[in-house]
Amino acid sequence: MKILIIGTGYVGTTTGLIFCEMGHQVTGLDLDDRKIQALQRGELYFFEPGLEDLLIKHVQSQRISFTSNTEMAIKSHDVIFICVGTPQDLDGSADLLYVKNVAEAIGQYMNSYKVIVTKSTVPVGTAELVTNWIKRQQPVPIPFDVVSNPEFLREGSALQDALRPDRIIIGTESEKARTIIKELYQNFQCPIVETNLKASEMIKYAANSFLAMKISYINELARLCDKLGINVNDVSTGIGLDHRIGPHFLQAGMGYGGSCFPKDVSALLQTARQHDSPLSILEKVVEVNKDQSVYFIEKMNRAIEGGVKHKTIAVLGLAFKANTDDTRESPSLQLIEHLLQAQAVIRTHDPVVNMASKLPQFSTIPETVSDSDAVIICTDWDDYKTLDWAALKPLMKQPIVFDGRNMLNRAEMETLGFFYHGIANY
Ligand SMILES: NC(=O)C1=CN([C@@H]2O[C@H](COP(=O)(O)OP(=O)(O)OC[C@H]3O[C@@H](n4cnc5c(N)ncnc54)[C@H](O)[C@@H]3O)[C@@H](O)[C@H]2O)C=CC1
Ligand SMILES: O=C(O)[C@H]1O[C@H](OP(=O)(O)OP(=O)(O)OC[C@H]2O[C@@H](n3ccc(=O)[nH]c3=O)[C@H](O)[C@@H]2O)[C@H](O)[C@@H](O)[C@@H]1O
Repeated sequence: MKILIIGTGYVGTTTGLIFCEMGHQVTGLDLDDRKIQALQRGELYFFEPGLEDLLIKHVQSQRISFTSNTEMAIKSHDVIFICVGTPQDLDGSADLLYVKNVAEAIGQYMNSYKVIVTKSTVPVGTAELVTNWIKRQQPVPIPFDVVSNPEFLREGSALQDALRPDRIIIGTESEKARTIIKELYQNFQCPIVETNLKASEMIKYAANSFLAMKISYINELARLCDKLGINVNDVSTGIGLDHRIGPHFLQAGMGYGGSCFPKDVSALLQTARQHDSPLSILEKVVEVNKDQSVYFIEKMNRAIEGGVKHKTIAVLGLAFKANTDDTRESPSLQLIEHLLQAQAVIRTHDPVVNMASKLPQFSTIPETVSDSDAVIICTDWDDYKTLDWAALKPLMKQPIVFDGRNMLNRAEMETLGFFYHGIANY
């Protein structure tokens, strides 16, 4: 089947390449010509492990091609996946401008029956809006169907997540469109949940919000464990082995970040408010997440004599988590903001992200930690698990390490003479 993917970001590019793997012919459309040219050369313009190899393979075999010609692309494909961004609007809801632009372009240029699939994360009721936006632009009525097919991949493991999803959600009111989309996914080995449009749209927000809730729960519990001298990692293991709870998303840390959890929780809360049906648990999830960096700064102020003011702090990690170059809503950047407000001096490092134009950034870890009063690990990059701390210690002004990801072994660090502060990591 010939598939058009509109929006070639993390989701669009991954989705397109996965469909190539399943034997389909794919075109990627984006407004950004530089992205299109790079992808057409087989160059991934963002960092995502394993994806570039697949891109090269399918560009060479001509199973995938890229274009910025919207009209041609829409006219020549019958199945269209919308994968554009849905960032947070000023009031906390999802900004649907990019989705609206795409829907209007589809309405304007479509010349035959199309199945329009929304893969972008969009609030309940968006399918209806998309339908109206398309209809309003059609010069003459041409039939089409809308499907909601949310994406659950994670950055950093996008390929594996998209190749082997836990489930596929297909929400539509049209049996014809359902059959077409089910056929696209026929080689996937996972349950397919068939729903109507609104339930499908809700499933995506409910899933992300539930995972965010797990993280805020363990983070708040970690604060209590810290006071009681309990290792929160043991608690995560102990409760996670209960299959009703599950081991995932119970890693205490600096709070969740990224381009999705913060904006999606916020958008669901907006939907709840609009319908006068508050989600009070989620309100708390957001509050706990915001407080986590404050809790961390307070920890630092207590542990460093005289507090962080005028102290040099080496920050290891800028990405919102390991294996991505994405810094959107990164807990690391939030912490840096707090530190700068408190007049600390910052030195930063990240193996992939380059922010040297905005922050003092060093390419090696020894350079970064030199003359620092404390080091703080903010991103769970593997590189930071295996550092030679014995060699780094003489470079530092004070041997103080804050471990925002509970990656290090307290006993080993203390044996080396460090003052170690994790998140209830005993
Ligand atoms: N990043 C992630 O891990 C995941 C994201 N999502 C959702 O998927 C959607 C896309 O997310 P990302 O891939 O991260 O976004 P992104 O921001 O990386 O990419 C979006 C792309 O759409 C393009 N675009 C915007 N308007 C366009 C138009 N009119 N025509 C053609 N191209 C256009 C942009 O140039 C950009 O390249 C969002 O709704 C997000 O919430 C869902 C699951 C995972
Ligand atoms: O809708 C989306 O865009 C995606 O959002 C998340 O994926 P992602 O944001 O890429 O990354 P996660 O691995 O979920 O991590 C999100 C944040 O939570 C933090 N986290 C995660 C797990 C954990 O146990 N503790 C914890 O603090 C991470 O460090 C990171 O800051 C979801 O996991 C995906 O299923 C979803 O498709």
